[in-house]
Amino acid sequence: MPFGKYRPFLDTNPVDLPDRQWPGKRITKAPRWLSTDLRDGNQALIEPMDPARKRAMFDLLVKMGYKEIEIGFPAASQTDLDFVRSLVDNDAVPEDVTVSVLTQARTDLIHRTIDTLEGFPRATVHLYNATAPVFRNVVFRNDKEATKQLAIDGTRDVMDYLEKVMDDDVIVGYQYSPEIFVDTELDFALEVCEAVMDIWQPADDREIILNLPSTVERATPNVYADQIEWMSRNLSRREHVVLSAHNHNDRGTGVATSELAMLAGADRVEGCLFGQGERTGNVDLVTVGLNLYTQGIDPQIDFSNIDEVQKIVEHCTRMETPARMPYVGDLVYTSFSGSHQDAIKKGFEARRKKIEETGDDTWDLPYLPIDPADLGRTYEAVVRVNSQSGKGGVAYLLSTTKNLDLPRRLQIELSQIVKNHTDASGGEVTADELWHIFADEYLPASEVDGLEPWGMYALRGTSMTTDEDARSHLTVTISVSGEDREITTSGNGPIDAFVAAIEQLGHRIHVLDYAEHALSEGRDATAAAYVEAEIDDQVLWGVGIDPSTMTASFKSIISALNRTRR
Ligand SMILES: CC(=O)SCCNC(=O)CCNC(=O)[C@H](O)C(C)(C)COP(=O)(O)OP(=O)(O)OC[C@H]1O[C@@H](n2cnc3c(N)ncnc32)[C@H](O)[C@@H]1OP(=O)(O)O
Ligand SMILES: CC(C)C(=O)C(=O)O
Ligand SMILES: [Mg+2]
Repeated sequence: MPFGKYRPFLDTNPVDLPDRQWPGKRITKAPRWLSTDLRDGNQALIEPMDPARKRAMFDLLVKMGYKEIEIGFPAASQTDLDFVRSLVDNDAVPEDVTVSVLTQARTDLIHRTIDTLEGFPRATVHLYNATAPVFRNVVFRNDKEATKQLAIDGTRDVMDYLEKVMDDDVIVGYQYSPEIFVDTELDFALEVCEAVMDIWQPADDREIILNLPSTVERATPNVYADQIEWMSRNLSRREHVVLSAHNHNDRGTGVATSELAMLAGADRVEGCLFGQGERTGNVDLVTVGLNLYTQGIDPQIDFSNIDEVQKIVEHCTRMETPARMPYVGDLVYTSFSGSHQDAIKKGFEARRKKIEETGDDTWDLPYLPIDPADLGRTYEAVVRVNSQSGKGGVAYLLSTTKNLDLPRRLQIELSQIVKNHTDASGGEVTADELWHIFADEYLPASEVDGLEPWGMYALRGTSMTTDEDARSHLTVTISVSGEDREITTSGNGPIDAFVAAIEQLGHRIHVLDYAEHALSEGRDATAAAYVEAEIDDQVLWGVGIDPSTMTASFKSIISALNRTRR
């Protein structure tokens, strides 16, 4: 690996800012957002969006609440131009949405671009030229002066042509981007931006957007933050400047870079949904927005149906969303590992209790930085079971899908049984499969979804009376290897009487623990009973489910008894 051919970024692009202020700052409000899905995102797709897909993307962005949307590079192609015009022709742009169009600093392209804006309520002309040394030397073969002049001339072209052709009823703003700002000498980037402002003359009601792109991300996020703070401090007319961050994600730190930029003074963030864009993408607006949300800050964007957003974006871009994509990936609210599941289960219980007792719904759940329900996700996928899972996950699934509230030691016993399955199969156990494993193990006589009934013993019928001394007198019919036996016993209570019946079958049995609860409410309620018993020197659990609590408890003892012989 010939790492020696690379240079540390700071060797060539030092930032002199020893008294930087951004590390001590906090983000307290959402920035202005610009979605560039239809431009930067679209230009990086294997198959660029067709008009219908572009329209679906535009409508989605509007619905989510984005107020600034870059809709294309209309001078680049007839498709882009037609789409821009179709938005006007179909009255698709709400009054409070500003569309933005990108152009190079070339007179013919600027004119063609501005011509497309007729009829929009609000628009921004976005002009860029490359200012970084490698572009000056290799691509444009321009010196600094000529590079600056290109930006000046382009800005003047925009103003002159707007003056000439644009109706007063279109509110047109201006955005300038020095391309690969991060690679450009800071004092030169400042010089070009100042020269552009000298032409545009920002003032009250005449802002200028200065967009400083990390076109290619090449350093740690703190370096970009220093660059932004340096620009923010040194720009003149700062109160009329909207300082905008445009971050790509080459080092995988686009989100962090945008966030630190906000600390450092950026007023506005450009990016794409789920980080579409050239190479590793533009910064992901969903992650940046929801990161704010989880700090109690209103992102001003509606993420409440994240699955719908994902579906539309996937349709438009023909790109898949990775399963671990923050906030939206299939697995991002899922825990497989035992200790995580245990903590989440306890967390949900504690949360329910806290809300019931105090009404306080502050989110504080282990391993879940956000409530999936806020994004329209259900809790169903929060816990999934595989060989890494423990009792917590198994118990959570049975509780959420079947209302079964298993006692702790039963959870431990069942979890070992499930582990035997997952170790053998190597894969995940779905909630349905888990129910089958549970039912096959503990409810042998039940008619659960085609499971083969098994077990030497089965409860056929019971009849019980209680005398004036509160003693229970029980007549019970138990099938033993297919043959019914009627036994009559008595005890201090129904369970005691039933244990005595089991002893008549020749077993030693001692009940160690017992629990029961209703599975449902109302007249047709069902009960679940759990018994831990020592039977013929084995200690194990049994489970019974029945509309009658008493029968459920008898069935639980039969379940444990059968399990001793399996
Ligand atoms: C970082 C970004 O995302 S920037 C946006 C990039 N997106 C796109 O380029 C998509 C759309 N672009 C296009 O379709 C085409 O590039 C067009 C239609 C705009 C221009 O096409 P062409 O006229 O054929 O030029 P081409 O694409 O080869 O561009 C290179 C020329 O433009 C010049 N150029 C490049 N950028 C700029 C700029 N911002 N301002 C002025 N001139 C520029 C180059 O110096 C080069 O000039 P040269 O031919 O004299 O050497
Ligand atoms: C056109 C500019 C803003 C751009 O997309 C970039 O530099 O990444
Ligand atoms: Mg870009």
